[in-house]
Amino acid sequence: MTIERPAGEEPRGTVTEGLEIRSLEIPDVKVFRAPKKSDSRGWVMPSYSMNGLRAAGIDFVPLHENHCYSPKRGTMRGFHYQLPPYDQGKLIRVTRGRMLDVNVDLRRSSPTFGRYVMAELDPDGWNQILVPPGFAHCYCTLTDDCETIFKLDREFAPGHARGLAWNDPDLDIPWPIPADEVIVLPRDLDRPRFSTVTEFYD
Ligand SMILES: Cc1cn([C@H]2C[C@H](O)[C@@H](COP(=O)(O)OP(=O)(O)O[C@H]3O[C@H](C)C(=O)[C@H](O)[C@H]3O)O2)c(=O)[nH]c1=O
Repeated sequence: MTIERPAGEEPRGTVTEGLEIRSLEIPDVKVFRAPKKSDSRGWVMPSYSMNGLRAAGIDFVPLHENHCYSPKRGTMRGFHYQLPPYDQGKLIRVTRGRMLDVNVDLRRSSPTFGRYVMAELDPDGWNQILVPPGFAHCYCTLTDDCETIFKLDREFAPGHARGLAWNDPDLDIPWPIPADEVIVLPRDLDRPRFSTVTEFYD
C-alpha cells in the first residue's frame, strides 16, 4: 500500500511519502520499504519515522537499537523472545549482506498461533520487517559480512528471555543453509521445541 499525500500536507521527507507496506501471511507482521530520496550526491532514506508509521496505522516507538554483525554465512540467531512486560516489537533491517528472517506466532489467542512467516532482507531491497510483540524471532545469514539493525520497543531483559528450537521438526522451517553448515551458539542448540514450550503470550 503506498500512501499518496497532497504536496505540503506533511513536513518534507517523512517516511510516509512513497512508503510501501505489505502484510505477510500473518497480517500483523509487515514488510515495508521506505523511499530513497536521491540527488547528484547519492540518496537519503527516511528509514524510520514514528509519525510516518502512525499515519500508516502502525504504532511503533523504539526504546533502543542494536547493530549486529555476523562475519559468516549460515549464522543462526534465535529463536528468541522475551516474556511480558518485556515483550518486544522489533523493526529489523539489513545494511550489509542478506538474511532470512523468520517469526513464529506465540500468541495463544491468534488464529495463526504456531504458524510462521518468512522474509528475506537485504540492502538492495532496503526492505524492513516490523514484528509486533508476541513472536519468537530468528534469522539466518545468507552471505558473509551480514549486518542487521534492530529497533526494539522494550528493553533487553535477559531474565525474561526465552527461546525456541530453530530446527524444530514440527515447524519444519525451510532454512536455505544445510543444518551441518549452520553456525549457532550451544545455547541455541538446546532450545525447546514448540510442542514442549509452556510460556506463550496472552
Ligand atoms: C539482544 C541484545 C543483546 N545484548 C548483548 C547480550 C550478549 O552479550 C550479546 C549477544 O546477545 P544475544 O546472544 O541475545 O544476541 P543474538 O543471539 O543475536 O540474539 C538477538 O538476535 C535475535 C535474532 C533476537 O531476536 C533478539 O533480538 C536477540 O536476542 O549482546 C545486549 O546488550 N542488548 C540486547 O538488546
